[in-house]
Amino acid sequence: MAEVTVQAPAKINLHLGVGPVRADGFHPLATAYQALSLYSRVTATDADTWSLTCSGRDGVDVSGVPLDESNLALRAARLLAGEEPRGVALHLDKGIPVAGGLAGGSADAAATLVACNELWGLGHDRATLARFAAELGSDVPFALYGGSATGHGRGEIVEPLADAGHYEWVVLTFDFGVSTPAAYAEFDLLHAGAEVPDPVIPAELLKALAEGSTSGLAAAVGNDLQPATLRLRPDLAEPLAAGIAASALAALVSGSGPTCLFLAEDASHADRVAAALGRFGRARRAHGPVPGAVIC
Ligand SMILES: C[C@@](CO)(OP(=O)(O)O)[C@H](O)COP(=O)(O)OP(=O)(O)OC[C@H]1O[C@@H](n2ccc(N)nc2=O)[C@H](O)[C@@H]1O
Ligand SMILES: Nc1ncnc2c1ncn2[C@@H]1O[C@H](COP(=O)(O)OP(=O)(O)O)[C@@H](O)[C@H]1O
Repeated sequence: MAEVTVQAPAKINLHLGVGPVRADGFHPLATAYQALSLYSRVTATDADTWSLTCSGRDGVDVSGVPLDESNLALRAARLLAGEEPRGVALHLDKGIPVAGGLAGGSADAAATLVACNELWGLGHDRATLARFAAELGSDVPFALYGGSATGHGRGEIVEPLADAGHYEWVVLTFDFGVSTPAAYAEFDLLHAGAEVPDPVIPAELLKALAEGSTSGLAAAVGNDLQPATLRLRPDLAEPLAAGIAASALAALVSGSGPTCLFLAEDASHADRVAAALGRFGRARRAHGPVPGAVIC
């Protein structure tokens, strides 16, 4: 096969429980992930050398995406190639806002693993690809699986979750990013000298997903990193409050932020909430859960 295109979804953390920093600098997580209908598409084309290009669609600004060897997609392809003398031309078409706490780089990496596995006829199964994914970043494995899932360890230990629901979200993005390490460092500062309990996923959240209950989910979402992100970006408090004032069922920061998430009853309710938020940034509608990385 000379060319393979794979799409991988954005992730949100329905609940992000964060524990005390480990000796390796990572934080133990107990999180419930959900894949949303914003996608990165990666096209891998047979080539003798290595190259990378990138575009954005649906208003995604890709000027902050590195095109050198630090790019997670290129790193994913090189990791999969190992010592073999291979090459590939990668094109990333990003529909996931960059540096927003939506794991767009992780989606690029997961899509690249699936695309190169196919292009090169390697025949790795998903569990093997997930081991490569975990080497690339804590939330890369989830982008392979998609759906709704738990994440433990530093986020890389992923178990699919029963989810009977279909949820409509408003995803509010901004023209600034928040660095993930900076948000975790702020979390450490906020908890300096205090005992940080081991993180757990609330039982109510798992019950709400199993029942497909939107109101149950609204009552159970949460993000232990949110106070840290709000210290870095106090201006996020206003759109979060505005979403609730505009009747969103729940409002929270996505992962390390700055993207804010608003849960709606249905698509038309989501449209109304989105209309009230447009003055703060770009409000997109998305739904979840959706599948992980798939060949297009
Ligand atoms: C916060 C979360 C929540 O899902 O997502 P984003 O908001 O970035 O999308 C993730 O934990 C982000 O995962 P990811 O972006 O893959 O992080 P990595 O590349 O593995 O790590 C980047 C840095 O984040 C910090 N880090 C990451 C994961 C973790 N469990 N503890 C940490 O302290 C470390 O400082 C690490 O050096
Ligand atoms: N494919 C990629 N490879 C490497 N870095 C990327 C890639 N896409 C985005 N980035 C960079 O990684 C950082 C995190 O971006 P991203 O993964 O989109 O968000 P987040 O970690 O907040 O969920 C940003 O600095 C961004 O420029």
